[in-house]
Amino acid sequence: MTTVDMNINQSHASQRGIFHDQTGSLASGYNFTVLYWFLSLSLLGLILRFVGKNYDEFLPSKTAGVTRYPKFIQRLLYLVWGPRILDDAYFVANGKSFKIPTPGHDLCVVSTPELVQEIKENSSRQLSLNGIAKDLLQPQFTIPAHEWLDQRTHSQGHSSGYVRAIQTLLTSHLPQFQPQIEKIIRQAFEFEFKQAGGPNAEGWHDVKIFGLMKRTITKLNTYIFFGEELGQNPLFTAAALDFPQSTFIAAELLRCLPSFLCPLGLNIITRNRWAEKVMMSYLVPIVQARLDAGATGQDHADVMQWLIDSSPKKNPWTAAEIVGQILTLWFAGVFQPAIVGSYALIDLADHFSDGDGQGLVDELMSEVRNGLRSDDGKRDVEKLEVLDSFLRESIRVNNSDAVSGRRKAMEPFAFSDGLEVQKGDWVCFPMWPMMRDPARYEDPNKFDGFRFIKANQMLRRGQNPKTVPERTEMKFTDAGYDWPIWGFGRETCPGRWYASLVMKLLLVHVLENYECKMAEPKETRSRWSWPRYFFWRTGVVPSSRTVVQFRKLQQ
Ligand code: HEM
Repeated sequence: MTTVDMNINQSHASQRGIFHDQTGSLASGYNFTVLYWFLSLSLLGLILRFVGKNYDEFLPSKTAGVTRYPKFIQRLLYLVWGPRILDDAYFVANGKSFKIPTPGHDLCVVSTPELVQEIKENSSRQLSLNGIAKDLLQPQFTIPAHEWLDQRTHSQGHSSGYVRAIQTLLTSHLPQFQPQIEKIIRQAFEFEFKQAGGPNAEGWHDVKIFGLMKRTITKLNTYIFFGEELGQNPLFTAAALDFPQSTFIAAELLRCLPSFLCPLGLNIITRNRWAEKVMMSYLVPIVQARLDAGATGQDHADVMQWLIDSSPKKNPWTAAEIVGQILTLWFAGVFQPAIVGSYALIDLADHFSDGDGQGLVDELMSEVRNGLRSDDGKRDVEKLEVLDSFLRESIRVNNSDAVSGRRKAMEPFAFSDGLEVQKGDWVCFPMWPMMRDPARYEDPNKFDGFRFIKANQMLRRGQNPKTVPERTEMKFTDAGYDWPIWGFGRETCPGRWYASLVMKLLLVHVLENYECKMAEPKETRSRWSWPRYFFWRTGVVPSSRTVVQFRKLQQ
């Protein structure tokens, strides 16, 4: 990139409210567009709270459901109450399939193992995950460098290439990456604490947790995807943080605009596609240089190289097409871990400040202290069973998305129970209500960090626990009907081992070094307190205002 380009981009970065310290770390990833949307949605939420006193009261009773309202109201309500509407409809349907009207299409919800099997068997042909991603991200406008197919075609290298890059190659390199991941987490926390203004008189650092997680995950993913050098580049990392959020917001707008207005809408929201252009301007020359040099995985161990290696031999992709693929993958890897990590730290902080939770915190701390290390001194976090159980319970209680296994019907489809899905409708599995279903989880509204470890111990002894639905031992990275957070079948998340390592190392870092508590603990919260999360469609997004306090432990 030329100096002039750099200057233009740097000035864009500062216009967008992205600042860096001397070491080039990210300080604040928020831009005004994101702020505007957050404020508007928060305002809408606040108005509705006043109208209806609180979320649950505003919605009619469980049995009546929102089906009382005209369909267009139901479609609008889905935008801001998706999970609650799903919850309501799930309990009314009592195990049967059902549909929820949403803007643009119906959500067809199936919940039995047999019907989930039908999703798996018909994925790619009639029911497509790519179709969902195309609806969500509007890539024809937002990531034009990469041609998105409606269905997965393994022969052309699309999709299967990135699954191999993430599932096989990234996972097999995790032991090698672990020390650097630990270092990045340590430095990211130190940096965030400094940015937040240092400790108060009692030694507590106040940090907005969702922002911290988004920036930390961006730094980690930049290292994993592109190697160390770009991870140190402030402009690139600012763009890498901005790209998923501004594109996601733009795509939401594009879904409502007539197509002739889309380019204009996109340019306004993404400021002339600033983040995408910055990322492309750095990545295309690097990819081109690697292609020219015939570089392989022996030369560079990073996701970018593994994607280059998976380019089809016949009609290989251009550098720009490969970068388009990388940007697509970038989406998948940032949001979910940032949300899951935020909820896990909030749950940890809640337990630190809660007398009953202290037992769990003590167990976690002692497990981490005595944690197994391999011969080369590396901690084997996958062997920390209490930590695994805690993380699973945190996800059970706070799903980042209320549904799993989403597929778009590329043609009309009928499930064997008679549920008819029209072309363009989405099908999905009701993860949020099923994880709160008392028929599946005993005392489902109670956060029990030991729930899954106790269940595994019982199953090992040949007993059937009532506290969980599974009948074989499971851990965080397992996938299936009883643990649907990673999706189903061939589309099951390929990044789950990397995500698990990162989540667990983050928690280990906190448990080893800090005590933490919520700035506004549960007991002091009232119905007027700012919600800790908000809904957008089926997403359950942590509020960017939620503050967790950390204090260095005396060693
Ligand atoms: C806690 C974090 C994460 C969660 C909860 C999660 C969850 C999911 C889910 C539910 C799906 C859809 C599966 C389906 O519909 O059947 C998915 C797909 C995917 N995830 Fe993740 N994910 C996480 C982290 C990651 C990370 C870190 C990466 C990459 C580094 C990643 C890469 C992908 C990719 C590439 C797909 C699409 C797979 C395909 O098209 O076959 N995920 N993930």
